[in-house]
Amino acid sequence: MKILSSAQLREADTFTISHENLAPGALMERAAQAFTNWFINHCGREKEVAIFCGPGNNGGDGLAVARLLSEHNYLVRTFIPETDSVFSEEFKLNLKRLPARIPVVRFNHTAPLEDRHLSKTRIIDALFGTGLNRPLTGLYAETIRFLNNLHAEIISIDLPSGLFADSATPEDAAVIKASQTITFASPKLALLLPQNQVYSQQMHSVLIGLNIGFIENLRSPFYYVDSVSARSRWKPRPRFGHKGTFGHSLLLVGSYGKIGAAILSTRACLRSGSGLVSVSLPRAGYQIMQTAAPEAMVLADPSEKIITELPPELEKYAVVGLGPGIGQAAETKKMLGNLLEKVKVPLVLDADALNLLAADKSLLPKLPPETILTPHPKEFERLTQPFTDDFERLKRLREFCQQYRCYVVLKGANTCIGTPSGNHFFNSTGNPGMATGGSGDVLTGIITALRAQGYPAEDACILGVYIHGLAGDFAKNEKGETALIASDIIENLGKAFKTLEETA
Ligand SMILES: NC(=O)C1=CN([C@@H]2O[C@H](COP(=O)(O)OP(=O)(O)OC[C@H]3O[C@@H](n4cnc5c(N)ncnc54)[C@H](OP(=O)(O)O)[C@@H]3O)[C@@H](O)[C@H]2O)[C@@H](O)CC1
Ligand SMILES: [K+]
Repeated sequence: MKILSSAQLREADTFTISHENLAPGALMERAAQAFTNWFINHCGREKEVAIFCGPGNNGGDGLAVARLLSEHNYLVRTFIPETDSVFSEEFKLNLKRLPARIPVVRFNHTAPLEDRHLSKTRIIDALFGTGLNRPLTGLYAETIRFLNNLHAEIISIDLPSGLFADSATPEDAAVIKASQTITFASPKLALLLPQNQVYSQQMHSVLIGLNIGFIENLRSPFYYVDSVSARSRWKPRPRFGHKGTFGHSLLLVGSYGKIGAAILSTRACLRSGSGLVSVSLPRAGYQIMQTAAPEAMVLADPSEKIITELPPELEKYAVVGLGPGIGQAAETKKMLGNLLEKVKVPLVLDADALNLLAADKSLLPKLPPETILTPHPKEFERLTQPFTDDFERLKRLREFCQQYRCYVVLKGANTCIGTPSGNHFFNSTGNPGMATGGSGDVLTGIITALRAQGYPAEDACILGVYIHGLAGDFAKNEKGETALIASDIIENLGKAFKTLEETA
């Protein structure tokens, strides 16, 4: 799904209205209906609903939602800050349509908002959406601070008010802290960036019937990977396939004390469909690996504790995955340099392989084209340089991928995949329970396996990250977020792949 900017969404709104010859307010009605449907499915009637409406079309949505929720027997009140703002036409239209039974509370500096019951209500934030064009001040900023201080449940329409959709919001700006944002037509870029998580704990995107053909022709470097886009990249296994068809992965993983990382990536690679898996690891891990992953073939490095050498016949493998648990010893770095000189097959680099690259950036230009790197934000910062905000980080990601013709899987909530073409793909699956040791090792195993099966680098990254998150979500259903460990993700890979297989 394409991620559109505020300006593009406005264009799509305008086109849809004129192309479908929609009556004034008709598109807003669809948006309000989509929000209301979500609300009815998720929020009971036990609490009163207080809807705060700003002067523009976001406020218009709020008024339409008030009417629709009231029709569904919710107890609703609306609140309108009185300033010198000019109300939009559709705001006025929906104010006129508001049934008399719904109270309208107008407030300003002389008649301030002093409602003690508000903290017990469910608040819908319809103050500002994609039309915000400067930080909020005065009564609007005060209202937002007042609402945040209530610590009530806040559900934002389209965007948390005060948050800029496509650029960095100043740190001290007044922005609603929503528990949920129901966003229209396309997830907004700002909602996918870690720095804004404090403003919206969760985001849900709903369709409002904008013209599909028009959106297809809009250009955007940002995409959101939902179940539909993940499935479109999925390839069923051919009926007459054999283990040679699905590729032979080589993993260079582990060091003394970190053989666990090697086991996790190996088991994930096996569970993700690689036809054969060979693992090269320090001698200390040989027996452990044979026992923990009997399906894998094991090659022992001459060194007891670290990886020092490349196994022979690199060309017989479909892909090489390197990094989990390898440490940063000088001999291991030498092996990495050797690998970059010799390897002719796709590479997946993670963890200490990335730290070794960061410590000697002269290795970066030697990365074979289409190498996949899977850093977490700190590792990526070491590979590039510190960033002031997430928008700058996205810019760096694009530049890095283009400069080194590589794919970077920047891990985190809504993991972002950068590609040499300049596109970015944000993932939709996963949960905070997955922020646990070994989770990244599992991802390396999955992506390596997909590469072994012939998936192009872009598909391997996108599907790998999606499947990893989906398995993590299944694991969360079983274990909850707190107790979730990386092995639980591996245990649920079967279920995650099955979901794709059955619905593709
Ligand atoms: N278009 C459609 O058909 C559909 C649109 N939809 C909905 O509309 C939303 C976008 O609506 P919108 O464009 O009216 O923008 P919105 O966010 O309500 O604010 C604009 C108002 O705020 C003002 N303003 C801006 N910044 C300000 C500030 N810092 N401090 C004070 N004022 C400020 C600005 O006036 P200005 O002062 O700049 O002249 C203007 O009055 C979108 O998020 C979605 O919810 C859906 O219903 C689908 C159909
Ligand atoms: K809003």
